[in-house]
Amino acid sequence: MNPAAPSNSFTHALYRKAEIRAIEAAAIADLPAGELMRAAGKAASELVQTKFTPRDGAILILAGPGDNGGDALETGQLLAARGYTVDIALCADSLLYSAAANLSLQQARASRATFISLEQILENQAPAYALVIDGLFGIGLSRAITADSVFGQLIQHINQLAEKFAIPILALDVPSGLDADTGQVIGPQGVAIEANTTLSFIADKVGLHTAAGRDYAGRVLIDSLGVADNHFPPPSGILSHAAMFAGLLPARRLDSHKGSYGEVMVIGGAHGMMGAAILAASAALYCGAGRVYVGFIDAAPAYDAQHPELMCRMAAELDFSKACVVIGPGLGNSELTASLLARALQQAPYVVIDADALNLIASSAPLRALLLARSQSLKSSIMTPHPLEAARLLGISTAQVQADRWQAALDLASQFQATIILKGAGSIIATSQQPLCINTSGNPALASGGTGDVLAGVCGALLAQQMAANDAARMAVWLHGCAADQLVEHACDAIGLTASELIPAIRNCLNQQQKKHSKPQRFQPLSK
Ligand SMILES: NC(=O)C1=CN([C@@H]2O[C@H](COP(=O)(O)OP(=O)(O)OC[C@H]3O[C@@H](n4cnc5c(N)ncnc54)[C@H](OP(=O)(O)O)[C@@H]3O)[C@@H](O)[C@H]2O)[C@@H](O)CC1
Ligand SMILES: Nc1ncnc2c1ncn2[C@@H]1O[C@H](COP(=O)(O)OP(=O)(O)O)[C@@H](O)[C@H]1O
Ligand SMILES: [K+]
Repeated sequence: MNPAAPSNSFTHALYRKAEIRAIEAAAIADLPAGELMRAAGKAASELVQTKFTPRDGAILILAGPGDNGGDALETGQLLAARGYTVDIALCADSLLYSAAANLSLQQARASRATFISLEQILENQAPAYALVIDGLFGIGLSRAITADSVFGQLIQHINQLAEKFAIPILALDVPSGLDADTGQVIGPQGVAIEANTTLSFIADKVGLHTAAGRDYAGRVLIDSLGVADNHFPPPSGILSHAAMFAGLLPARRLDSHKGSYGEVMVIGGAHGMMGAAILAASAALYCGAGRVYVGFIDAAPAYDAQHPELMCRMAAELDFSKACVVIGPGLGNSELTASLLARALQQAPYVVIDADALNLIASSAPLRALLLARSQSLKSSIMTPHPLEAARLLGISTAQVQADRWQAALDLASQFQATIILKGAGSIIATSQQPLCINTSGNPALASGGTGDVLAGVCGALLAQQMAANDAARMAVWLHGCAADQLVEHACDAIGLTASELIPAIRNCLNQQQKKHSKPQRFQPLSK
């Protein structure tokens, strides 16, 4: 479907349900009754008209028991008025409808739409629908839709039909069954609509972009329903996008040298895991760090044949006092590694804490204290946990982290006073002061060993080039994901991407980004 033109300036803003309710309440006070529902129906019906004509086939509309159902009925009556064949399954006790939803129901009943029963849908195995519109539940879903309930059976049936007959599903506001805050299907036995497109109302929602949210929501379009900008508070989160990174890495001055671009020291690569440190170090090199060392734990190779530029040393020999130290890739867990981490936390002006270094912090109060002391002395720290590492740091289970990734990222940022990258689908970048950021680039091709080491190296390179920690973390995750997207599109497809090939692709993305968004050169060549 074509994207709806963003209708206000909050295109990249993200809100939680409670914030959307507050915006809604403030907006309603200014508007005639039912105006928002009319606007929702108008936006949805116009979106349908950009993609389907009445001749493409019938449209099935699922209308649930709350105002999401009202939005669906409004959409249905507008489409019927424009000549579409519309079947409406009313899955609600209309006596419980709000006044606005009731009005939409009456108009739908008076329109040319046909009301059909749930049994008709469940029994009809091969419907010729061109589109299904999901208006069962929106942000008011308060408990699980279990697989064996009537709604659960309907949702599973629709998902199966859609897959079998390639019928697109347009979800109104939120795919029914998905929690708009967390991006998880509600309840352990819960089910949710698997939409191709979600047209979300008033503002974008956190849960459409992290955890399972992207799988269920498909493409997300936003319509503000005409709510005035002054009703929107500053967002508690934003979606990453290319323009955010414009100018963060200044164009290189002609009069510069390797010392101008910082020093990265990757500490890790214990016996059997040397590759992890080399991946992180190569990534730092390809992202512009002036000098890159690898400090190995057990034994240092003379050099790395593929990247002879890397300076291979024993970790204990390195002076951390002017470097950006990336500690963790292949680090292992021993007294030596704990003492190296303690030294890095005390001495290095910038640290990126990854992998085993995160586990060491999770199990050591003195190391936690050293990390906290860094924020008081204004030293930058980025932590890059995946959900299991995050769980260890917070003393909870991985399932609890994933149940509310947003909250977990916030808790980590406030407990450790560091910039957090909570990795995984829809990586979240959090600090305790600024809006959280959900990354929009990347794909499951990244789910292979070593890609996290690469990300740590990219963070290190950007920090070493003087970028603020929050900017460096956001941009590193963005570039890492863009590189994977470009490789999947142009080179290797979705399966078999390796961490090594990601590294030059990240360099390409970084340079493309710089070319596109950096200021024009001060001296343009003279034209002939
Ligand atoms: N208000 C406005 O101005 C605007 C609202 N808008 C639209 O309204 C949507 C929010 O509407 P909403 O608050 O009525 O909630 P909604 O998501 O339709 O569902 C609530 C109903 O579901 C029921 N229910 C819950 N869980 C259930 C379960 N597991 N199984 C079965 N039933 C369950 C619940 O019952 P209860 O929990 O009360 O027993 C209640 O009846 C929002 O997403 C947007 O689309 C837009 O038009 C913009 C203007
Ligand atoms: N499904 C996915 N979608 C987007 N990014 C993903 C997905 N799976 C993994 N990634 C990214 O790949 C990287 C994996 O890091 P990590 O789990 O630390 O792996 P490793 O320890 O093997 O390097 C992270 O940046 C993560 O966000
Ligand atoms: K819905």
